[in-house]
Amino acid sequence: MSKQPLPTLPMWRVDHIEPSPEMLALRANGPIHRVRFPSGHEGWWVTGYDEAKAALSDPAFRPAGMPPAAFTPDSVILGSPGWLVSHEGDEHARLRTIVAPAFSNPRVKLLAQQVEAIAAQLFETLAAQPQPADLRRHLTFPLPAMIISALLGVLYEDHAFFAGLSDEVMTHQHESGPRNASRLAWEELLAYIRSKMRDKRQDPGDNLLTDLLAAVDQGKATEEEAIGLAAGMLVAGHESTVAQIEFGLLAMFRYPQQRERLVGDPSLVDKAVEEILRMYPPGAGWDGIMRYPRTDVTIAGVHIPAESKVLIGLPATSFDPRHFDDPEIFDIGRDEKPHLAFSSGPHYCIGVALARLELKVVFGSIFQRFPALRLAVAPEELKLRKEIITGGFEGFPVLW
Ligand code: HEM
Repeated sequence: MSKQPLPTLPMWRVDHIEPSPEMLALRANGPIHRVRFPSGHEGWWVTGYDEAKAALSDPAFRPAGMPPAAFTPDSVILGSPGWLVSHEGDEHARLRTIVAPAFSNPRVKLLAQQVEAIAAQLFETLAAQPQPADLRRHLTFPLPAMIISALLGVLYEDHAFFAGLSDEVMTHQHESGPRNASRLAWEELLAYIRSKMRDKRQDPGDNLLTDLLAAVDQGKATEEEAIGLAAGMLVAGHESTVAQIEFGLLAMFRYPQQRERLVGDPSLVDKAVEEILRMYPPGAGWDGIMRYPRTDVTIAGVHIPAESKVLIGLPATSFDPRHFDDPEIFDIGRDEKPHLAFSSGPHYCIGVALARLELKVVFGSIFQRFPALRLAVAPEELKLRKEIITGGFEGFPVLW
């Protein structure tokens, strides 16, 4: 009897952002599936909401940056000392506590005016451009990059330098190709942060690099950990949000009735942002976050041996009808139920308040400022950044 070939990841979204029909069909078959990963390894893919949430909080699983010796993570950042997903337990808590205050709800609330002012300034610069203009260049990239640069205490003017390195670091590495370019980029980013952190001895100020320097001086982190933590923040702090703004805008262009609803009732913005995160999370060819059980575990009755690859399918869980009603419908007024776009458990996204703030500022004001905002090309002409884990587009030409 011939064996059925295993479903293979990635399951690319269609029309850039819409859920893959293969993924939807497989998900409908149950909450966990045996699959083949892009690395060629076999393992499991968890697509059920409850099952994914439970696994994310289960200490039996090691995080994405702590693979067993047989595997290599999908990007060079995973596994680097200091990057939070490379640590677990007390060590993870120790490092996370150093940076958590800067991203807490009250601290992020204080940034609201600054984010609004930066967005307003970027809108005016865009308005002064000849049409069509590239929204990536004028808004989606600079907004998150300016904010994270200010928080860290590095100059936004350095972004041309660190953006290229960050792209290289976030390139899919499915254990197949050479990693040298990614590794070198990560080393260069670490060297950049090291020199900026040194500058803070002379010119401290109120920023994360100064906090990290203090943590090193107080023995709470090694210098290597502090540098890894800061470099990771720089990468994580803008890559996902840039892509999320672009994917959300494309969704709004594709569903004009939803856009009109938002324009007609701006109080819907909070729900709209959650719906964008649920249905169109960042990621190109990205099917979830990896976990590695240290012991044998059972998920939905399926036995999984220790040291296997288990991909927690965050995007797929958004289509679980046991959790969301009519999950395949994009509805910005949907009764909010928590989604897993920011993960769950100890590695829950630390930048969640900041990301939400940036998304709310953009989606709460862009269609008011540019009522006729539209793509200047057919959507299929947009070039998806397929090789970058977080996705987004090469450019986002618009008219207004
Ligand atoms: C729409 C934007 C964003 C999305 C969808 C997102 C998503 C995620 C997800 C899914 C994880 C979990 C990784 C895992 O469990 O293995 C995560 C972790 C993380 N995110 Fe975000 N993120 C976003 C924005 C940000 C921002 C603005 C920052 C700012 C610094 C940030 C910093 C981090 C960090 C440091 C972690 C690791 C936390 C830990 O391991 O304790 N993210 N993010």
